[in-house]
Amino acid sequence: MSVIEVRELRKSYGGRPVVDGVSFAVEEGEIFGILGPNGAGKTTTVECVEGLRVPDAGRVRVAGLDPVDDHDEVTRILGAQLQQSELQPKLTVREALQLYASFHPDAADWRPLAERLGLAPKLSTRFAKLSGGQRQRLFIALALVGRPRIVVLDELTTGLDPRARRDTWELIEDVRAGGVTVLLVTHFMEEAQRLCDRIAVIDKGRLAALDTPAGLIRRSAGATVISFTPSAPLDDHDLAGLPAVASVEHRDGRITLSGTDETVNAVITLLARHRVTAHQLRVVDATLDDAFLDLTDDRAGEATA
Ligand SMILES: Nc1ncnc2c1ncn2[C@@H]1O[C@H](COP(=O)(O)OP(=O)(O)OP(=O)(O)O)[C@@H](O)[C@H]1O
Repeated sequence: MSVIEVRELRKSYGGRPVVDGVSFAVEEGEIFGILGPNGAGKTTTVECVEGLRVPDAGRVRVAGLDPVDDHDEVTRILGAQLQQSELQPKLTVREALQLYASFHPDAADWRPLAERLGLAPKLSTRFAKLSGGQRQRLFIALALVGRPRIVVLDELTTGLDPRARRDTWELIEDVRAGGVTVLLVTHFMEEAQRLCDRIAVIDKGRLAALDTPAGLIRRSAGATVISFTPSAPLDDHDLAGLPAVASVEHRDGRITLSGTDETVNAVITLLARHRVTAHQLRVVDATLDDAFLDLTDDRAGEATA
């Protein structure tokens, strides 16, 4: 069942469309990623889901509710990561957790949450004295303390060191294992690949692709790169005619082909047929990074960020 539904969402600022007809549906219990270049419209999209922005057109539903008209109800079931400016500088970590827990009738015990996020030694520290990474972890704790049915995390691990990032990923996996649906905006491909069941790639306010991480990688032109130095020359015509081959390059006696798994098998068969040995044979799979660059149009979005 879809727990978040976004259909033909549109939002402009000063006449400039920044979300331009985006549609997707998030199923209950999945980790759904939103990926895109700077300024692509990701935050605007999730803020419409949270009811923080009013769409110009289109339909947004969260558990069947309208995030603007039914804002109070949506706030009860949806936990959102805060922006830094939204906390009082003098509030301690403990006070912030207690305060946010008090907003919810069925709040989680914030102590294990603080422990899990490495905040236990910082409970008496004022918000103003926290490092960027500590603030980030506090925002994640505050998003989760109300035991939400859905949690929206925008730039979940930005500013965290690699250990804290990995701990946070484990926490998010645990949260999902408890049945919570996670909507995750991220710039980190490793994070998206590791955590997300499906990813919507947004570019210039439009949906460029929606697929599983593996599906997005498969769409990448030349998803697999095969390179080797043949013991004897191979006919270029034979190479270019291999199944699913996207490109063939010769450099310094070395051949580099891009294609798919099917191409790898065909290269091996071709080599065997011609009794040619492949020296230093390397096969490298495309990553989500490659798929992202293929799917998003150059750096144009960045210029407007
Ligand atoms: N309140 C606003 N008024 C005018 N323009 C805005 C406003 N909020 C966002 N924008 C612009 O809308 C565009 C999309 O912004 P948005 O924050 O949704 O993108 P994003 O994909 O989340 O980007 P990033 O990855 O950099 O956070 C950007 O060009 C941004 O400058």
